[in-house]
Amino acid sequence: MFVIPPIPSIEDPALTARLQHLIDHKTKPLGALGRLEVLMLRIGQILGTDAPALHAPQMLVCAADHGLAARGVSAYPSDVTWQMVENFLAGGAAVSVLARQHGLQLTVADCGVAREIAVREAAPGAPRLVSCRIAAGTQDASSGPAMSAAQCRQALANGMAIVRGLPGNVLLLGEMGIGNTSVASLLLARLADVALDDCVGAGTGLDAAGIARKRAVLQQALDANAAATGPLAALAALGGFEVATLTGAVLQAASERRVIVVDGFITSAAVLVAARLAPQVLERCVFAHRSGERGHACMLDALQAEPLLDMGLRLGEGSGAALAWPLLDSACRVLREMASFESAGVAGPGG
Ligand SMILES: O=C(O)c1ccc[n+]([C@@H]2O[C@H](COP(=O)([O-])O)[C@@H](O)[C@H]2O)c1
Ligand SMILES: Cc1cc2nc[nH]c2cc1C
Repeated sequence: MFVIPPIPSIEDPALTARLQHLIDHKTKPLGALGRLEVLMLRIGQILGTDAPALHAPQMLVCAADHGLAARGVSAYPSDVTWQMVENFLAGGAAVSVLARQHGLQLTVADCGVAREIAVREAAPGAPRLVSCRIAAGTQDASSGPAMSAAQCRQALANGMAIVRGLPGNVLLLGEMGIGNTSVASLLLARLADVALDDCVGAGTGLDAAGIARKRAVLQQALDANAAATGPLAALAALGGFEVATLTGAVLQAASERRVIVVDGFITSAAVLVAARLAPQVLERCVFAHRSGERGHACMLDALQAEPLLDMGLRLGEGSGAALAWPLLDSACRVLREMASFESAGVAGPGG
């Protein structure tokens, strides 16, 4: 059953001072590694060490379908969800390529894809499928709750269980689900009190008329679920099975002191829900990029997050998280391996 796990704060003034001292005494002008220095400090704080090393990085891609998709809120049909899951597993999707390139173990979770995906044997290191289906897609949120409270709790518990079974100390988040930019927009509007107009965008590629129709459907969803104001109620009423599973994964990863690498608009929505349940999770998140999807900039503001990259990505899948991964790896290596002025015999500031 779902219970919010205890999440330790990263607060440790002695460690923070030690990390800052190490960073400031590396052989470089003070602050010259810019935001990489911020990342070095944060990863050290999350892992609780002044010699951080990331090991066995896990890419978790949660997939599900959405009743709302039947209302024409996406440029693509729901069938693309299961077809892309097959593509992830076959190694041909963007996230498959990037995970392979960077040695990220790819786990794809069927959290409620409309067409059941067959679980099959995977060679060691190859993408693997975990089946934690709640149902064959959610209900249409424009006419009532997307899922029941029990389904929502089960999806949260599933996300926690998946992470408990994964090795390593860093979790990268990804997702797949036709219609799920609508879910993210609804959660942003409800939980961060952002005007719906600022939350709704093109998703997979709607034109202006399509976006206007999507906005009208999403307003109906907010009206049909007006009483769902708390984070768990909003997640059940407006959410998706993949978003709820990711929310559980975030809570569990934070409780285990893992570094959490957040991808785009939809994974950020899962973090938003998790942060409303347990604000300390944000200390353990690194935001990979600012998505090109309208709404993500507001989402990042609501989370007070500064992402690493801004490349106009709007794919999802965890592709942005995978692209940002080398920066995290570099931050750790620089902290561990770069010489200090003293060790290298280089003159410090002022001689
Ligand atoms: O992560 C993002 O920022 C992002 C922005 C736009 C689209 N997506 C992906 O596109 C799908 C959702 O788009 P849509 O138009 O069907 O709501 C879903 O599979 C997401 O992975 C993802
Ligand atoms: C082809 C395609 C690939 C995706 N990957 C994530 N969301 C997606 C949506 C579409 C439509």
